[in-house]
Amino acid sequence: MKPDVKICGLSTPETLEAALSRGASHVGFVHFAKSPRHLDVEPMAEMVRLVAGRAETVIVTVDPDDTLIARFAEEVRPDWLQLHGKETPERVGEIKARTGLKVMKALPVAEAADLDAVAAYRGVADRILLDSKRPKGSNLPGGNGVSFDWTLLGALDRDLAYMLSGGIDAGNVAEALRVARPSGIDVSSGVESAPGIKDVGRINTFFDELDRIASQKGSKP
Ligand SMILES: O=C(O)c1ccccc1N[C@@H]1O[C@H](COP(=O)(O)O)[C@@H](O)[C@H]1O
Repeated sequence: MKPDVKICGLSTPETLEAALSRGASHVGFVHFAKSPRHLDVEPMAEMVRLVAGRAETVIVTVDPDDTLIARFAEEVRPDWLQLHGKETPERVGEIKARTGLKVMKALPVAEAADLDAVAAYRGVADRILLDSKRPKGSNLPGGNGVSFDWTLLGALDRDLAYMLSGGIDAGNVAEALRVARPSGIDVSSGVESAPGIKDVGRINTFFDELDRIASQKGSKP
């Protein structure tokens, strides 16, 4: 089945349009002050308006308080909140109940034991996103452009429909899909020319590679 493709950390109408025109299923906007991709609530609402239903919209946020989640729900009205902090399963359930929005919970993975956390969030979060752990020295919990050992994911229940992120780009997406078999992939740094600067050329190259992978699959008997 064709994987979902989320292009995350978009901040300009031009790059948003590139992602949408190439068929991104999800587009993401980051609200985290330390991020080079940070968007405040109002510009984020404008980006969501520009999407106009052509893809699912996702706000990426880190340990948001109730005031912030209310602003997201009322002023931005995305389809999803992506929680990239230390939100517990209880907090995920509470945020879902308060906003009525779908929630994608990001879990950091570096070793097999990190996958134990999946069980607690499965059935609470609408989707689980498996991402790399924050590298030493980084002040970002995501968007660091580093990948992890995807072979670890072979231990997951094959029925778990998760998104994979962390350092995916046009050069390794075929390998990511082959090894990890996620139901969706999430890309940010891999389509940038510099941290926080999305690049239309790289977005196109990434989707060209996905088209190439799909055509190879289609040609197999
Ligand atoms: O992109 C950010 O700056 C960011 C900040 C805070 C939390 C998450 C963030 N990004 C998310 O991290 C993953 C992986 O990104 P990458 O492809 O390795 O750059 C993705 O979901 C981003 O949206």
